[in-house]
Amino acid sequence: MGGVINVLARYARETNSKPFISEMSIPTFKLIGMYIGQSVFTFFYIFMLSNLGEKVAYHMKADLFKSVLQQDIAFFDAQRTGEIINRLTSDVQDFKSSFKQTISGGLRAITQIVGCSVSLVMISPNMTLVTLLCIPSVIGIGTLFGSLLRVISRKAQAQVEKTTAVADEAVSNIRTVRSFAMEEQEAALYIKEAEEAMVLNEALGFGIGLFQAGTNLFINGTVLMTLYLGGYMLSTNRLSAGDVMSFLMAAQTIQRSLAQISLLFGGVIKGLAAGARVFEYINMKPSMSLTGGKIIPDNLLKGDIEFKNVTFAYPTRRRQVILKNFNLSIPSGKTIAIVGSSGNGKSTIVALLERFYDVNGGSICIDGHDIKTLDPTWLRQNILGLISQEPILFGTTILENIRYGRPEATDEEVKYAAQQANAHEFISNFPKGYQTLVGERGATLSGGQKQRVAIARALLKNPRILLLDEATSALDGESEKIVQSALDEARKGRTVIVIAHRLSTVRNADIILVLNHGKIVEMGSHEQLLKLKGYYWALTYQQHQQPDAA
Ligand SMILES: Nc1ncnc2c1ncn2[C@@H]1O[C@H](COP(=O)(O)OP(=O)(O)OP(=O)(O)O)[C@@H](O)[C@H]1O
Repeated sequence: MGGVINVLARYARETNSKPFISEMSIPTFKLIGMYIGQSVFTFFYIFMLSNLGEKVAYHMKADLFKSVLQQDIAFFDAQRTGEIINRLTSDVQDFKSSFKQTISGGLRAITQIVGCSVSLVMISPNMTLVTLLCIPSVIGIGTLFGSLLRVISRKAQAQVEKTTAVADEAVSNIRTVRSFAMEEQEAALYIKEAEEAMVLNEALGFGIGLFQAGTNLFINGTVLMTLYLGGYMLSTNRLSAGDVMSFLMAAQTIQRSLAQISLLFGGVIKGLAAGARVFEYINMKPSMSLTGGKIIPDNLLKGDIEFKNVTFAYPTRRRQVILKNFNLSIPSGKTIAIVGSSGNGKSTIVALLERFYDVNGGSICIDGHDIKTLDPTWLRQNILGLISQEPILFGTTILENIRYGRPEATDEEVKYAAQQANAHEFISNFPKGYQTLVGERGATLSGGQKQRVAIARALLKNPRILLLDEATSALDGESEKIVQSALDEARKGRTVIVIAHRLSTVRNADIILVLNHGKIVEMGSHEQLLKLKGYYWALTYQQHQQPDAA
């Protein structure tokens, strides 16, 4: 801008303030046009590049998030949340920055190198050959060095991911951290991981610095060589002084462009490693797709469940077989309770029915159809209603949380589901009623209230099969009674699987089965099982000894 003002001031002085416009020559108009043109082009160039970068990042984020949500549950068993979030945030950001830098800086530098190389060849092909000899070597060494640095960069980014995961866990579990007074230890753990990330990033910086220094050495050597050769050709009259000057100018531009490319190198390395990590998840194919398969027509749907010779081990622990040749038949409309000591595979049965995992052997059928042949989305959205011990709510209003069960439900349907879940009354007592915000994971509601919202959410989809996995075990006696009566109401007309530790909550079940090491060891009604004086009787006896648990 200062330059423009100076030129205009000088022009005004030189023209002695004569009538300005009429005196302006055509070259002056061209000059002004170029100034304005340059600004306009700069604007478009920055705007378009920024737009392109944002679009690339947006598509990457969208594809990555969609792909993550479609992964098997086993993927989430193995991965920490913080690590996944890191790929969505830092890695996409690193890729975007590097992409923009590479396009803006790289394009300019390459154009300059190509343009100036053409000038060099035109001035002196021999000298050009010597001058540009360094380029293939720089590219060769750069490629070698680059692959080495990419490995370090990948390690550094994985370490940053680990650091984020530690922070994420500590912050999202802050109540547990506080109640165990573990702030210092958590901070120390974070600092240790962050330090490792710092060391790896420092090593990366060292490598990039080394590469740039080496490149500069090469490039500067080339300039010296050009000077020497130029002087020699001038003295032997093979080139004119003007040609030597032009050659030097062009060679210097190439040198600056190469230096610019070597500066970009570090960013490109980081961007490539980040991009590889993002695409690793985008290209990951889940073993079970979310959609596709049969849908049982409403009029044929009954809700019979059958486990036939099911064998299963969790993908993350292949050697621990949880169910082996497991058989179970539940007629539609019946309530079956599964009891047994902890770790026996009760929740696994529910997880398999939800198709969170596929069985390794045998099959699970609903109304005679293997669930592997049914559309998983239809199955989860319409047939199964799962209520688990720890109801997880989203940080939005009660209305939206219940509507999560069926997004197209009307406000009236939401209210009706809340009434069925014994939740309408407490919701109506909140000053904002159904519009009350529940806080992150429902933190501002009591355990019993959260559970009733979760029940309403499950009932809203009017599922044919209800899965109650310790649905009342986290509640105190009073809340349990209210929730239990809501569940008793919800059971009507549905096939229900109840998993419970407190045997008092399963007495009314049509069939109770006792699971031991993944095998059914007893089966019958409450009275029948008590008479057997076996496992069930022993469990009941144990609970009578612990009045709290009964
Ligand atoms: N996602 C998982 N990945 C690997 N192993 C798992 C997973 N979930 C459970 N397990 C293991 O499978 C076994 C059965 O677990 P499951 O949760 O089905 O038991 P449970 O009878 O419901 O126990 P509880 O009554 O304590 O809830 C346990 O040994 C458990 O450690």
